Amino acid sequence: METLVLVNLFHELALKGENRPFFLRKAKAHVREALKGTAARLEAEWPMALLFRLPQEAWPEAKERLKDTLGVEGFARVLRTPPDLKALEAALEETLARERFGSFRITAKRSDKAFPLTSPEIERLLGAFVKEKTGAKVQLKGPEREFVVRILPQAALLEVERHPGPGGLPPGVSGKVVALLSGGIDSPVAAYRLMRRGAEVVLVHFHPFPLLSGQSREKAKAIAERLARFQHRITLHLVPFSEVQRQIILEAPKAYRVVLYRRYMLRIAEAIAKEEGALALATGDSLGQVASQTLENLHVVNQAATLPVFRPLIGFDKVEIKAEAERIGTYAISILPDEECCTLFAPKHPVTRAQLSVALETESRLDTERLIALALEGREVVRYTWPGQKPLPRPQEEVPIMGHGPLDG
Ligand SMILES: Nc1ncnc2c1ncn2[C@@H]1O[C@H](COP(=O)(O)OP(=O)(O)OP(=O)(O)O)[C@@H](O)[C@H]1O
Repeated sequence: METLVLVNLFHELALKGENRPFFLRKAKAHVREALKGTAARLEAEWPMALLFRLPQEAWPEAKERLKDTLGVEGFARVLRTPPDLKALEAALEETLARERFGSFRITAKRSDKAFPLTSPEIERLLGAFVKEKTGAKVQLKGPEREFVVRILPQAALLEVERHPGPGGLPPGVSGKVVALLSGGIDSPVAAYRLMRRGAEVVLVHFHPFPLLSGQSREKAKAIAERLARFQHRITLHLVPFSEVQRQIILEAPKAYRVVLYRRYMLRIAEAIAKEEGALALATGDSLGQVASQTLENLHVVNQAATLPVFRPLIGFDKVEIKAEAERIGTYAISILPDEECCTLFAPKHPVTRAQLSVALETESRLDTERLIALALEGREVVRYTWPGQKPLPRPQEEVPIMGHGPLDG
């Protein structure tokens, strides 16, 4: 048995003016790649949608993947019938046998303007049919069940199981950004937010090994592997930070340690950004969340970078960030215990109104260039690709390809 899956692209992709073909091509390639190994075959294609055919047993896996595929507005398992009402009623009846609901609506979308009935007429007729078969009431706003019917030139599609996608833009259409990845909850969400806007994200993690254990490196790797799901290929730079910390601990006023750590992190990340051809940096800061994230401290930290520093979570609170981390699957990894470089040597009373002059005066006693070079030399670079699963079996029989007519949203 086979399943047909209709994938609708994110509405914003339709608004890209002259770049529209480029954005759509990228989004479609990303969807196709996400389904690699599920034996999915492209059956038909429209400007804003793709129709795939896949073996029924591959549907649960395909569903999980499409839920995480950037650029996808939503997707549905669909039944294909000839484009007439009787055939649609038969398909509906088959679906109704497996369902119970108290209210419903039919939404008809007609891209074949030659079809003899208008969308409201189709909705009324099919609505009456479902009402008679189930006794459920029609409810246009907030029904328990919505049936979407699409009338195409040579076929009709009935959506039987619809799921939202993450929306967003496909990876790489907005250029490259280097994101600073700690072992915490926030920075993976910040990286994801940028991916969702089409940035190709390169990750950089600073670890205290060999001064402390390598736990934070393992966490960063696990998070990177999870984030690869959204971007399909991701690079993680694991940078030794203990020598920088040692020098800062020796030279800086205690209260300034964390601000100075952050300034060096930005400098090293910026050197990596130059290598990678990235035009911005990103962190998981949220204004006022902890002492190092006061406006004054962020200001002093920022002065160490020449590239723009994006902070996509600046206006988010912890509850919102945690919810998103759970949704993207990084939360469970982030809460594992580790020995994070900054917390262990952090002072009890960090400065909350840092002054740039103090930071600069301390740094004048440090060999910044050497520290950066040392960190870069000692780094390990890991790459993850996704999906990496073993291919699922291919379907046996061939089904003819549908016509390529327009498909209206
Ligand atoms: N060891 C590290 N490696 C890379 N980036 C780091 C590291 N520590 C902190 N950062 C960056 O600095 C930001 C602020 O870190 P901080 O620990 O102050 O805040 P946080 O709110 O706990 O963030 P997170 O939950 O991401 O750790 C992080 O979001 C991250 O982008």
